[in-house]
Amino acid sequence: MLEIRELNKVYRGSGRLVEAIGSVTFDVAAGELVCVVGPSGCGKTTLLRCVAGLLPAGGGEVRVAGEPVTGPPPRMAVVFQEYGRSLFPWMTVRQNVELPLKEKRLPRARRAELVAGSLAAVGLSDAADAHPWQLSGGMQQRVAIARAVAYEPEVLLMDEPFAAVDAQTRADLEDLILRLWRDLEVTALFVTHDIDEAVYLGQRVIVLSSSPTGVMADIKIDLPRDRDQLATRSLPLFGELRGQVYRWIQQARGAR
Ligand SMILES: Nc1ncnc2c1ncn2[C@@H]1O[C@H](COP(=O)(O)OP(=O)(O)OP(=O)(O)O)[C@@H](O)[C@H]1O
Repeated sequence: MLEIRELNKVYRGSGRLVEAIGSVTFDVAAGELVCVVGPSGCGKTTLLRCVAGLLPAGGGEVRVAGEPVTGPPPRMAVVFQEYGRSLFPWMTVRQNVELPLKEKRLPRARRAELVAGSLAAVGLSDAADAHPWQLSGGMQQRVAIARAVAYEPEVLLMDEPFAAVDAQTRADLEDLILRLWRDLEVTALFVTHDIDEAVYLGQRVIVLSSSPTGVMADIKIDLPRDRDQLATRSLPLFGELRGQVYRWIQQARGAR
């Protein structure tokens, strides 16, 4: 579903060149959930923005369902870290979730159905008429997730979506993502700096190196498909995998 081939990205500004991505190549199969980790500043956000068609690639190619990405691909949704900035404060929760559906020109009845379904899926049916600023951070991020889900994406990209919420909310949101991913059979690329989160969510974890940014390791997460915050995290294999990812990240940092 996602093909990233020798992707390169250089930022140019004020006479300075920053090579954010050297050369990154990997695939994500349809229906897979792949997590990307790597040292701070190694280009994870840049990679996601290139895949989302929000930034032009400098070199190489990104394909979604076989089509080269030249702008935001249809049937792709993105959830960013900064939920505070991704929701419109003057719109209600319902209006925020409905906005992309209006842009998709869906009929009113279908929009209402999708909005109600996605708000129910994230447990926010009662908050439909509230404004984002009346909600907690975790609830606002659930609105952002509902908006992505209502859009019925084939591909869901997430950039450190839980970095700004407390630990308990984070665990709840991780389980929400796993449930939605299974129910919707969506292909997901999830960027995080949290090793445990990457192992808990992913079917594969890709470790990026920095300077130059490339794929340092591509680790298969052979944990049972049904995950549980307590049971999965207590498995000896979970500990082994997080150790493995940790060592690769240390190596990636050393490669600077
Ligand atoms: N708009 C920009 N102009 C110039 N350089 C940029 C720009 N955006 C990012 N960079 C640089 O590109 C590199 C990669 O940044 P990016 O935000 O993609 O990394 P990251 O892995 O997501 O970082 P973090 O883990 O800290 O969120 C960094 O050196 C950063 O300073």
